[in-house]
Amino acid sequence: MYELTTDSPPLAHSVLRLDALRKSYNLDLPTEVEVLHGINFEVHSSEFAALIGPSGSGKSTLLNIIGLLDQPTSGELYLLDRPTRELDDERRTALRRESIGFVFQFHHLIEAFTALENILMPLMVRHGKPGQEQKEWALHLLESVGLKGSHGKKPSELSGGQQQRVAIARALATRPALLLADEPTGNLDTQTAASIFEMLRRFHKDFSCAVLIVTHDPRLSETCDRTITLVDGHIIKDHRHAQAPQPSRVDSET
Ligand SMILES: Nc1ncnc2c1ncn2[C@@H]1O[C@H](COP(=O)(O)OP(=O)(O)OP(=O)(O)O)[C@@H](O)[C@H]1O
Repeated sequence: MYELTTDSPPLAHSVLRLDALRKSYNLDLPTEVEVLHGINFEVHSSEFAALIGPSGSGKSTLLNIIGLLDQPTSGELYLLDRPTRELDDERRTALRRESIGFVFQFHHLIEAFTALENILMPLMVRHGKPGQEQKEWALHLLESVGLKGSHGKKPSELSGGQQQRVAIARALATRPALLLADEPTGNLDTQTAASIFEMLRRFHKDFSCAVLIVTHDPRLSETCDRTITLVDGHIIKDHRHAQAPQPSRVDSET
């Protein structure tokens, strides 16, 4: 039986490190257009961070690179201290599946699957047909997102907020070290958005996973421990809020 433990959380460690990361697009122009201009930052397991910035500043491009869905043009991305640029497709996919959970603005649940089957999906991709232990884990996650009893419901039978809860449970099914969320509340009303944020924070604590959330909502980003601001492909501000957990002894050695 899987169990969540919150006692004695491990010391914070580096989950993500970006080193001089650049991204250009070749738009059939004589020259490439660079949209990320040398991005450097590090995120530790103890951090619940927001990535903000105006439309077109490069947030989604950056999140796709961090999520190993896209490649930088130059620079390096370290995931759990492992450099990722030289990985072949197979290893890149394996690392993504084992280390990263994604939550998107539109939940991308599979309509033909029940809530439980959607949560089991990432486990099935990795391990094949789910066993009893995995089903119990998925049920536990479903209960943790406040949807006990909804295991047999299809996405269309759930509200927008409930669908997003299922998407969060699915993202956490593999216990990722890093949870990436791209406008996870962009499609929700203010109250539901706040409750989804609270839920993400609770899981951040329970799972000791680093969280990086792209949001346009300043009220929500202010509730994060840290806000990284991207403008025109540059990080112009990287602010740890007063209440934020300070980098641990391990962090300061790196
Ligand atoms: N596949 C692509 N090909 C060419 N240019 C692209 C591509 N994807 C993004 N861009 C450009 O890169 C820049 C950054 O786009 P991106 O979508 O990352 O911004 P964003 O901050 O996420 O915007 P929004 O908040 O509106 O989603 C924009 O100028 C965009 O036009």
